[in-house]
Amino acid sequence: MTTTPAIDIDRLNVTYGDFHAVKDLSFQVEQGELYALLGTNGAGKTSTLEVVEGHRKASSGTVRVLGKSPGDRRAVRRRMGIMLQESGFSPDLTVAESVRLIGRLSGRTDSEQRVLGVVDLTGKAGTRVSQLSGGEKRRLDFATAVYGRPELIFLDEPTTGLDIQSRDALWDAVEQLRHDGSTVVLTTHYLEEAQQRADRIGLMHRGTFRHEGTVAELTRTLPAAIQFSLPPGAPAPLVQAGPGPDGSYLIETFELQSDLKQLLDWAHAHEVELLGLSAAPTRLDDVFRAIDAEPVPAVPAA
Ligand SMILES: Nc1ncnc2c1ncn2[C@@H]1O[C@H](COP(=O)(O)OP(=O)(O)OP(=O)(O)O)[C@@H](O)[C@H]1O
Repeated sequence: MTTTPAIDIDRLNVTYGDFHAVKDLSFQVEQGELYALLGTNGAGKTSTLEVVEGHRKASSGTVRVLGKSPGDRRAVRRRMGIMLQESGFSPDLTVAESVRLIGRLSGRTDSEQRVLGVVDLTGKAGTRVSQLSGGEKRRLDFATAVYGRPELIFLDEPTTGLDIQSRDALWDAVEQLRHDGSTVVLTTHYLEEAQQRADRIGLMHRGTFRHEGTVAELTRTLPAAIQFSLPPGAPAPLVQAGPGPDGSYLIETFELQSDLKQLLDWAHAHEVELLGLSAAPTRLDDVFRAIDAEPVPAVPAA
């Protein structure tokens, strides 16, 4: 039996005047997934998510959210929890009043005490929003995603400004929501969080996907690196590259484990100490840097 995807996007285009911000973008987020929509600045993530969340009309293309049109607000709004970069709660409201407001606006039901507990603001229930610290405000923003355990949750830069304890607590709460069946769409510039948490990643650049897949699939697009130096008088190792200007060797490889073993076997057989040896698997940061290094396409002459 096939299930309806939580999000189904087919050839989405978003234009602002004659600027093409999102270009023929197609992807699906399956129910229960944690999908990270990542990208360079100005890639079109926000524009895409605004359409999915029902805040913006697509210029063309088809978008289905929980099997419905995102414009069908009555059908989908109640089922989505959206944590924006800033929720804009009124500074004069207390934390408890703000949480009640989330309930009224979302149409979902929940226990105020439970939500305050999950976002660790029980002790601040009577405090005005204007008197919260930056991290506490962010935790209150998170209440919009937690309240009523929505089926589909959008987290936009959720951990910005949070200390390590609050970040861990937020991710524990997200895991609990996923355990209860929620689908999560994450945007973040903290790549290590996406690397750690996401089932799949869509990596946008200039309005379209450069890569889509699991972390392993994305990092497999680039070689891993082994680096070392040799003591004076050591024999030349059996590697493709010679020493660089600083005398160290760099091996770029798609076969990290077997090439590392070969190098260690060689060093052992020749009783050579590999100085400053490091073997680093490819990280998402490297995939991002490779995209940013791409040349800017030439603009055709008018
Ligand atoms: N209302 C608008 N009018 C004109 N151009 C816009 C508008 N909103 C966004 N853009 C442009 O569209 C492009 C995509 O913007 P968008 O905010 O979707 O990118 P993003 O991937 O979310 O970027 P960031 O990571 O920097 O937040 C950018 O070049 C931006 O300047």
